[in-house]
Amino acid sequence: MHELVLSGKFVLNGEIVRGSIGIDNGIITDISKRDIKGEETIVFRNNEVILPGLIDTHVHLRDFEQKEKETVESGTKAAVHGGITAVFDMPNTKPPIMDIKTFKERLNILEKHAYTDYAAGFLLAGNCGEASGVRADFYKIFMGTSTGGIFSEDFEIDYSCAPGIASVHAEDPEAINKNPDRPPEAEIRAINKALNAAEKLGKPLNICHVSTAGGIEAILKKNFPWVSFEVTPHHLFLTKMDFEENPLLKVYPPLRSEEHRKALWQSLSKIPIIASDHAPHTIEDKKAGAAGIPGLETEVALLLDATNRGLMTIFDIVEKMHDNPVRFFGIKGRDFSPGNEATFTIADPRREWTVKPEEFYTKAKWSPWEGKKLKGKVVMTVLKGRVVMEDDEIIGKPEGVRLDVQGGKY
Ligand SMILES: NC(=O)N[C@@H](CC(=O)O)C(=O)O
Ligand SMILES: [Zn+2]
Ligand SMILES: [Zn+2]
Repeated sequence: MHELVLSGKFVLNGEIVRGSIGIDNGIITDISKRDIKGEETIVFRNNEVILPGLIDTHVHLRDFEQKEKETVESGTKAAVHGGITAVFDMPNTKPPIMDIKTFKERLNILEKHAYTDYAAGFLLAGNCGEASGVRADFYKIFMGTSTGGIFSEDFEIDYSCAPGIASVHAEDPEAINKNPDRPPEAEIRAINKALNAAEKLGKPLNICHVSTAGGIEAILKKNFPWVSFEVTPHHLFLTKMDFEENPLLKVYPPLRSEEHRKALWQSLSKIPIIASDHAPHTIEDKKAGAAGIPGLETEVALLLDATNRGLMTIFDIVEKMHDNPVRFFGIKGRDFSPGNEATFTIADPRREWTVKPEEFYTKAKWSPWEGKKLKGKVVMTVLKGRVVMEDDEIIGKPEGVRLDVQGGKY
């Protein structure tokens, strides 16, 4: 008799099967197409599909001196509300996480306040000595400035000294200085520079928020197994016309033309990771020109909505927000198989709802999709056998733990 059984449809080896998942002490102990007995059984009878716990590899939780923008608590509550079970905590905080003392302080806050599991980031910008003194889960490098204004004077030195996987913001500083609108060339130049360094160094590299046709083409042409990349929902679903209508949609890299947006969709099958780049700011800061868009509480729903429009499948969501992050970053214990953590995102691809930012948990209570009707919603989030979110209610405690990120297999 298992402690808990989830009964319903779930994705297994690329197909949707109906069955039961047996859970004991937060661990998957049985996956069966038959009914199995549990002290407690949660039955999903309708359109719900149980997905392996989705992971967002690019999230800005702010906190520290920017609690008005977001805190680890508010941001990870937003994450579980949106069906995200683990976040990669970006280090361009205030103060930035680029020394051993600040990194340790960050781990304390995450340990105390995170409702999701988390990977801890470290900011690399000419501080290789400090970086060698921490074992972060990933190392963030800004080739050009973004929020926080810190960037790498020498990308190749920082990338070469990263003690683990480097995630890079690829916009070229000279191109930005020449044209602060950050045209596609600023990204494409930076991506080519990053790829040349990757070819030379052969070290794992994740290229963040790729937004241009040329950027994706350059990466796919090199096709290095040790290079992965992310695309965000805002670059998949919005264009610079949306920004022209709504200045709040200022983001780095900027929203692009319809031609670039279409190019991302044409390469969808080759996009390894979809990540939100959840970048919360107060409305005042946004009005003062801060760049960044909140995305934790809309990203999975937007993708589910897209499955209803034949743009992608629910298997794409699992592949780009679970399988590939687990494989590329080498996250242990998150596979959907017995012996691994019982962490799940339960989605209802048919649930219709309207985006109401006032109901969000993020402090950034605004959204590009405000008022939009979406078909598809996350209805429950389970972390290690515990229901942490159900029907928009956060019912868990901040029991997230640090992911076991060991660097992946390429
Ligand atoms: N994307 C953004 O426009 N802003 C991000 C930083 C970043 O990811 O570049 C932020 O931290 O606000
Ligand atoms: Zn960035
Ligand atoms: Zn970011």
